[in-house]
Amino acid sequence: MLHLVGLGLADETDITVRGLEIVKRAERVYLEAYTSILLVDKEKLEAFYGRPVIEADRELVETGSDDILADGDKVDIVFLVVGDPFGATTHTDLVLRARELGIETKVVPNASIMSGIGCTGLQLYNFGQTVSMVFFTETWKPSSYYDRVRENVQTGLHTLVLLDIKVKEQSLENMARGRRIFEPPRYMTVAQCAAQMLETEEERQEGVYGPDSLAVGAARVGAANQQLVSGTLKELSTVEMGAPLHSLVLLGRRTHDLERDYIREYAVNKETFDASYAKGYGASL
Ligand SMILES: C[S@@+](CC[C@H](N)C(=O)[O-])C[C@H]1O[C@@H](n2cnc3c(N)ncnc32)[C@H](O)[C@@H]1O
Repeated sequence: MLHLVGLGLADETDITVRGLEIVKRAERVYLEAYTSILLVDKEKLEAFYGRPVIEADRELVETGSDDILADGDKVDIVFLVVGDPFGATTHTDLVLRARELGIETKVVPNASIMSGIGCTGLQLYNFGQTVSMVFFTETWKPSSYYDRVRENVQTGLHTLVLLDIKVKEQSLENMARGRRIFEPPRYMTVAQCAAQMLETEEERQEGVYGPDSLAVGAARVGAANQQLVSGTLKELSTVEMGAPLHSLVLLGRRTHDLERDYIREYAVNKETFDASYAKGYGASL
């Protein structure tokens, strides 16, 4: 059987009791290591589980899934996913492949960034579509996320922006020369995301949001050193929030008073927060 087990958001102890029992008795345990990261090393997981864990990069999952699923009709295989197995990145392709091979599948859910973001004080009911922000390059600045942000803004809803993670990336030169040398991993910060959002607005000039629009930065959600910061996009574009992972929420205009009070507590600057808020946010909109 293939078990997709969610690991939650912070460290090795966030796995559920049910998930841990399955991990302990499974034949092989894989850790999905390219769409999110746990805030602790793989070695810590292995020590806590008392058994080895095989890291599964994108290549292995997308092109070598038959290796992962080998003998899955006879033995238990675990595929660990940081967060929830179906939160943001779904692993439906692996489940479908297992079904094709006649392998039964089960899922052990856990907290996802899609639910953990409630720690900001923003109500999950008031979120619209989630979007992803990728690292811009000199020549590639994709802005398809902007159209979905517009739809959320038009209905007054918050937008959760998930930020790019680059692991096992190769430089063009190394790729051209067929060298398997990887760049150090990169994780987008709240500041980089806010700056790129403003760059897109400059480019598109459609007034979906602007430098005075309010947003919330969330770093290391669920961990002991979780950090939350609210402020204008301009303020957040220079904020320093430390180690990964980071997410950003663009505040919807139809904000409840309780949401306002909660996020104002951790504003970079309460005066600029109040001034921006007064310009166009509130429950009556
Ligand atoms: C593909 S999504 C996460 C999918 C994961 N399966 C889940 O359910 O949470 C990865 C992105 O979510 C955000 N994220 C995940 N965990 C986070 C955390 N603990 N704190 C802040 N952001 C986080 C980051 O923007 C990260 O790049």
